[in-house]
Amino acid sequence: MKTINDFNFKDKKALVRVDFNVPQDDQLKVTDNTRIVAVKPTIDKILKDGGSVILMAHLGRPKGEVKDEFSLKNIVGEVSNVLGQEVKFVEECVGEKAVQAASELMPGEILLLENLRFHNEEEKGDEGFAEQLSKLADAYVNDAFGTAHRAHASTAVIAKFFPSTKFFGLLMAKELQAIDRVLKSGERPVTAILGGSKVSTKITIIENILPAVDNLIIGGGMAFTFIKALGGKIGNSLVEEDKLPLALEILGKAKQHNVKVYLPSDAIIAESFSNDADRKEIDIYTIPEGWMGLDAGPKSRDQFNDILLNSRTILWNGPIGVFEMSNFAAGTIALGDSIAEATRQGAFSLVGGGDSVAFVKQFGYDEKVSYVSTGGGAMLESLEGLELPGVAAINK
Ligand SMILES: Nc1ncnc2c1ncn2[C@@H]1O[C@H](COP(=O)(O)OP(=O)(O)OP(=O)(O)O)[C@@H](O)[C@H]1O
Ligand SMILES: O=C(O)[C@H](O)COP(=O)(O)O
Repeated sequence: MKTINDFNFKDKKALVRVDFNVPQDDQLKVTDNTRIVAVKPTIDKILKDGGSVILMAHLGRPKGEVKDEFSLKNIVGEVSNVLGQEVKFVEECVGEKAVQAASELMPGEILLLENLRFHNEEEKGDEGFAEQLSKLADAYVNDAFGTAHRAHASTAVIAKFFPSTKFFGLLMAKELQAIDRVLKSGERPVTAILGGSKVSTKITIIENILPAVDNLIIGGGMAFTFIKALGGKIGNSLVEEDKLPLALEILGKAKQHNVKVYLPSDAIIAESFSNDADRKEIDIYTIPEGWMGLDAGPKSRDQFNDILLNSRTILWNGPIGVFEMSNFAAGTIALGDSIAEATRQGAFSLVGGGDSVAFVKQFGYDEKVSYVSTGGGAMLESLEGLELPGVAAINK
């Protein structure tokens, strides 16, 4: 594996792809800076060599449009705090302004480019866009493990413009080693817990990780597409209607693979998506119209606890309730307790994802699990055992 330790960056400009897709509050303040802290060793090494760093990243899913709430200028203050020096910001990632800002950068300085996803070309993996980005620097470093499963211009395409100066960052190397350990020596039974809200992008992953797991707990926003597919009434809960057939297909495939799937049996429901909304406990298959499931109920928590205490390897991505609102955090807290106890009893536990890590840190579980990964979807896709596009591009 070719890492930044194999190169001296003296007087070189390094274009470093990072995953700064961090959770923010209503005022856009960063609520968990784990993904920023995690790339500091890579940046420090380049600067210590006498090089300069140009950071490129995405934030949210602006879908090719310039939207203020997704601007990276909102997080540049936090990036400066974490890195311990001023980080310059340029409101473009390609074009004249970006070229000028990059060319003025001196050794020891750091520049953050505007959100790559303000350009459709990023997610399309456009070669011309990747080439424009590549012109900004002498070397390319990929330290964005959390985005390594996306075949985008800045992750999978740009590397070809740096045939002899493309490297893995130190975070990427560490994350890949952790995944490798699970793949090679993960003890069974293996239990994966999949929650969160990115139903459409993660539901397809479930199918692919079936060969690697014995138990699958599906919770959070992800569960309702399955409950509805099974004929349940889910009221106004989060659902992806077009994924209902796929949900049934996955349940069938799980049976073929001898994977036991556990869905929540009860839910805490609310009349609106608000902490102060009226709420009650209910059988998850009988949610009335106008109500939505925002947390796992007590029966589900107990059931998940039993499964986890009987697991030797635990992989977790996605909160099983809207933990950001205190009235809907109990299910995810109970899950955290169960994983912590299983770990104390000798299981290996791996937790990953932007919001999942924010939860784990906020409630103090980071010291009680075996490994905290900065990748959510990326961690899950790695478990399929295939090389992620962002990894393959450097290894080529
Ligand atoms: N029942 C639910 N309805 C709606 N949203 C939910 C529900 N349960 C959990 N969530 C939300 O899911 C969000 C996290 O989902 P997500 O899939 O993005 O996980 P993640 O850990 O950030 O992983 P990644 O890094 O891949 O994004 C949380 O902010 C939480 O509020
Ligand atoms: O948070 C993540 O999982 C990564 O930053 C990727 O984001 P995406 O799911 O919007 O591609």
